[in-house]
Amino acid sequence: MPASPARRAAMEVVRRAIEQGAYADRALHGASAGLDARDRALAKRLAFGTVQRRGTLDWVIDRHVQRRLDPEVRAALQLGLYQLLYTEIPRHAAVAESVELAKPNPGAKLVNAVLRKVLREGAALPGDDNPKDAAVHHAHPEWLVLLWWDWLGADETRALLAADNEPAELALRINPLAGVEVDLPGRREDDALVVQGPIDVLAHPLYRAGAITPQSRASQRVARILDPQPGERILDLCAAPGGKTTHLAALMGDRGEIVAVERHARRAEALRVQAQRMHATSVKIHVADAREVTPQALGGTFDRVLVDPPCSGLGTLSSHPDLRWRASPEGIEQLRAEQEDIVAAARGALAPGGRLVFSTCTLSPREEIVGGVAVRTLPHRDGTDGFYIAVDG
Ligand SMILES: C[S@@+](CC[C@H](N)C(=O)[O-])C[C@H]1O[C@@H](n2cnc3c(N)ncnc32)[C@H](O)[C@@H]1O
Repeated sequence: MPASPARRAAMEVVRRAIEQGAYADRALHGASAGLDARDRALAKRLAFGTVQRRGTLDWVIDRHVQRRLDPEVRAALQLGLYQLLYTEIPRHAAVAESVELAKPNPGAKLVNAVLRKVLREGAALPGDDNPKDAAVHHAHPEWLVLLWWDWLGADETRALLAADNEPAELALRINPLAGVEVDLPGRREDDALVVQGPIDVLAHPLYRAGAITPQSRASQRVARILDPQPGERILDLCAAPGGKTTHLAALMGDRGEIVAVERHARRAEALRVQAQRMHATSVKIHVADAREVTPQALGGTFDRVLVDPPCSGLGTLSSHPDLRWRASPEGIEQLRAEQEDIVAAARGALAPGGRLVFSTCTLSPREEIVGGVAVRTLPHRDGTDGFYIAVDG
């Protein structure tokens, strides 16, 4: 019996993400073309879970196998172990399908032997009493656990690590500019609706009408903290795909001017499409490097400036399964340098007495480069993405 199409797709995603460093969501897009909705959902669950837990899965594999493994054998073992350790999928199917995935490689026998041994004896994972063990237990890189342990303390870190492995809540932002009533079931909080039950947001008529858009509750706090007023001139540096830009437009009743700067032309196009869908006609898109913008080039100074620069994204690990393995201390330093340059340009574009807000979707002290009044959200405490939002000055 060959492996099921969903598991073959999951295997392709796992291999592309782990061996080639591909983004899991993009790899899934290609691998799941042609699958029906149920199989696509299963492929996603298995692939994303396996990529997210790979540190723990490799720890288990290394305890059972001393020799080098061919990539397809390791991937089949990772997928099988993920199912055995973290899902309710019937054990027999998890083992048999993983063995099929490894074939015709002779290592398929090893996959069978290791999975059966773990089934009999369990995985004996370490606890989370110290950073090294916690990194294995909660499947995070050790450097990141050490960083959080020093910064937030042991208890907060353990709770955060656990929250990163739970599914993220689905929050929508309701857009009054669409003038359409939104009657979806869920919990309201300001403009946010935390949805109950499954919903295919991007295929929903309310999405097409621009009445809803997915945006985490933490992300929705940013535009409110900038507090734009109707008729003002607002500068949004690093704007695509426009979640916050279109929120600013909504808070201003689409009256005034929002100059939205984005460096990458393709992302700027996504921003244009989003602004149009969300009825935000006050948005003017400017393709440029935010580090180099000047008030002269942008028609004068601004009442308020939002800086939402590229960051390490460590507040969003539950919805980005591969991000924790992609991030690095060196990458954080590079991001910090770019953030500092963007903030300097932002300060130069702000009118006297204006308000500058800096936000990142990360939990990383080196990226908190603006002080002042600040809000930090934590996934385990607030049930939403981890964000840092600060008012400059
Ligand atoms: C964190 S995302 C912004 C998210 C956006 N504000 C939203 O709410 O949807 C950062 C964006 O900045 C863009 N970017 C990165 N470096 C930039 C630069 N130097 N100048 C302008 N845009 C930049 C990236 O392409 C990306 O679209």
